[in-house]
Amino acid sequence: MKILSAQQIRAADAYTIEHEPIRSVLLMERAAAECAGWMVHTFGENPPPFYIFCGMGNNGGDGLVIARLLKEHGFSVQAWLVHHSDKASEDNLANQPHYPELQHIHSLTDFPSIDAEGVVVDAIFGTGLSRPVEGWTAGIIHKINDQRGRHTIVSIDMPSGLMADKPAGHAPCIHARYTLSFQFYKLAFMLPENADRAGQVVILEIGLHPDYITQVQTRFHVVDKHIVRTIYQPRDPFAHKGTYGHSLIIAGSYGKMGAAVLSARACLRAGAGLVTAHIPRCGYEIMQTAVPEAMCETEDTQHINTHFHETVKDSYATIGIGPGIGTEAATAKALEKLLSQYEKPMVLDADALNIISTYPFLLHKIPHSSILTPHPKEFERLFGATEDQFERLELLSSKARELQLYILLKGRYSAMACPDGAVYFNPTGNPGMASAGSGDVLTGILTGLLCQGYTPKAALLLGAWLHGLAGDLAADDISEESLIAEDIINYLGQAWLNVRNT
Ligand SMILES: NC(=O)C1=CN([C@@H]2O[C@H](COP(=O)(O)OP(=O)(O)OC[C@H]3O[C@@H](n4cnc5c(N)ncnc54)[C@H](O)[C@@H]3O)[C@@H](O)[C@H]2O)[C@@H](O)CC1
Ligand SMILES: [K+]
Repeated sequence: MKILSAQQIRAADAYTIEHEPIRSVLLMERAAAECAGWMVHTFGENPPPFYIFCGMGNNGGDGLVIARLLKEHGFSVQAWLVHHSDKASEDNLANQPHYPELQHIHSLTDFPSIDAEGVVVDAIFGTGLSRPVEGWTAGIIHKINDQRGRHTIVSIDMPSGLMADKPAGHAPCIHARYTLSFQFYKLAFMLPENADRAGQVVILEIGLHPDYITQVQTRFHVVDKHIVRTIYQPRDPFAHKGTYGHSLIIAGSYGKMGAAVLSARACLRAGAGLVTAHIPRCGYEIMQTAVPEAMCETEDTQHINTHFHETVKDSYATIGIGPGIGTEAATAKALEKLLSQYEKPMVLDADALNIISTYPFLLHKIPHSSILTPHPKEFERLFGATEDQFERLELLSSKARELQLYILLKGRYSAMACPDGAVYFNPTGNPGMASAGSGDVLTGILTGLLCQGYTPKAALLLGAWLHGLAGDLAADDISEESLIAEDIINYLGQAWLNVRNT
């Protein structure tokens, strides 16, 4: 799914109005009807009172229509117009007479006391917000936020105060429980700094014109079922274990053999034909017992220090390196040697990235189209700190282009930057996965997908999706709290079935 900028969203609205064709006031009616429908579905059993705050633009217009529709549905509704500017938009103005009980807020002192516990609908600003909210309107936003302990806050299209594709910093902003966003995710929702502002994002289809959506060019995308289904390749009925490649997992050190076990097992469960685990001697029995399907190569020491042989380049379809290897000087030398021998796309994670941040010249030795999977701290060590998360996204994208690598920056919505400048966000996954070893599992999955012939881009998008989905399926069964990395592997099979049957 494409992520459109605020300007492209306006163009999509205008294109729809002209080519469907539909009057803009009716497009507003359609968008608001989707919101009201969601509210009836979500709160309809025993509906609480609704308090709807409308701005002067079209977001406020949506709020006015929602107020009318919920009232017609028999809900208890009160609505206020927040006069943050002198002029209302045309469609806002057109809807005001249809809601005669509308109350007015001209200053902070007009803020009403809302007694009974209910739902606060925030329809003050949407994608039209062009600068941070100031003055008494900012005060209204703070007052609404003060209610969030007692009321459920639902934002329409955007939490008011957030700008679709600009940093909001510490500007006043609604902290919503739900954001009902029209047709597209907004870039701002993808950034961790806004996670507690947008809350749970629900995308509502409002029938914007498909021709516009098909032809519009965007750099940012959210991975969805359609993308994943297009990537998925069914197995060949005549396959043998050689068909799906042989991968090398280089992982583990004394005290960190779990990382190697998790990566090797995930690599197998992702579908690799053969897996060899290259590990220190101390992990031999552990690996052979925990993952009997994997072959083992061992080091004599308690960490990786082999000077990989030339043959490595012909022996393996791909390599995953990093989990638990530590950052010993000898391990760094081994990595350098490996990077100068191996020429195909590979996966680098964890300590492999930490070594590279100590020896940055190694960045330029990584085979093109390889996949790097840093978490935010590793990313900062590799590429430096940034002022805000929009700037970090730009840095991520420019590094992927410059180095011709795929870089996955881990987060709630992991950002995956491609060598052509595109950035994809992965929506699957949950906070239960923020625990030891889940990154090692991701390394194994990505290596397993590369190994069986998926292109690096396909492996990245599908791998991140499967990893998060397996975590979601596991959390549904055993809770986010008790989820451990091994569960992600155990539910990978169900995630595969889900992708196949979509
Ligand atoms: N255009 C369309 O056809 C549709 C638009 N829709 C709604 O329209 C919204 C966009 O509407 P608008 O473009 O009218 O913009 P908004 O309603 O988001 O807000 C713009 C209003 O706020 C003012 N404003 C901007 N920044 C401000 C600031 N910092 N402080 C005080 N005032 C400020 C503007 O002058 C204008 O009055 C979407 O988010 C969505 O909710 C939906 O109804 C779907 C259809
Ligand atoms: K809003």
